[in-house]
Amino acid sequence: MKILLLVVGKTTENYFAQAINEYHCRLKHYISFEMEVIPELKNTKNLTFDQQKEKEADLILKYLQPGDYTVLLDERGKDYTSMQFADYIEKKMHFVPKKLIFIVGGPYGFSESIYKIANEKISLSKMTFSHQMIRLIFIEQLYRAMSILNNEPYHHE
Ligand SMILES: C[S@@+](CC[C@H](N)C(=O)[O-])C[C@H]1O[C@@H](n2cnc3c(N)ncnc32)[C@H](O)[C@@H]1O
Repeated sequence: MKILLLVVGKTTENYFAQAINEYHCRLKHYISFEMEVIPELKNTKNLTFDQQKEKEADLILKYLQPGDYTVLLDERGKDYTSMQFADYIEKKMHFVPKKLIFIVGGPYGFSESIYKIANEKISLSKMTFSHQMIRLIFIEQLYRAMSILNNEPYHHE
């Protein structure tokens, strides 16, 4: 199984990009993982938030193939402890044949059309993070999950 993190807009802050890169490199040791960046929308001044979300949805849908298992990162999704998330990833490894895709929404979240097609929603906290910051939090949790599954001394419980 491959894991893809789909995000809207390039990581603009260098300190996030560096940390994301660090965990990305560490993850390669354990699993096939990629982060794909959907280019940010241009000329959005005259668009409502809903119109922007719909346009982002059209771009997101282009990355999805039949058979992919899609999980939205969403503050209103199901929450897990790090141990439970490790267990979740292990189960998905047995159950998802090709690609497990986690999707981060744009600055205004997801459109209804994306909620409709997603298989599930996961929350990384009840609080809301920026669409730039959540990618780092997710990738660190994925690395933590892989270290738990491989009995590495990274997570202490
Ligand atoms: C700034 S938030 C969007 C906030 C809000 N839902 C809205 O509609 O304006 C941008 C994206 O970051 C991700 N995100 C932010 N906080 C999160 C959390 N606690 N758990 C999971 N994903 C989160 C989600 O993918 C969200 O769509």
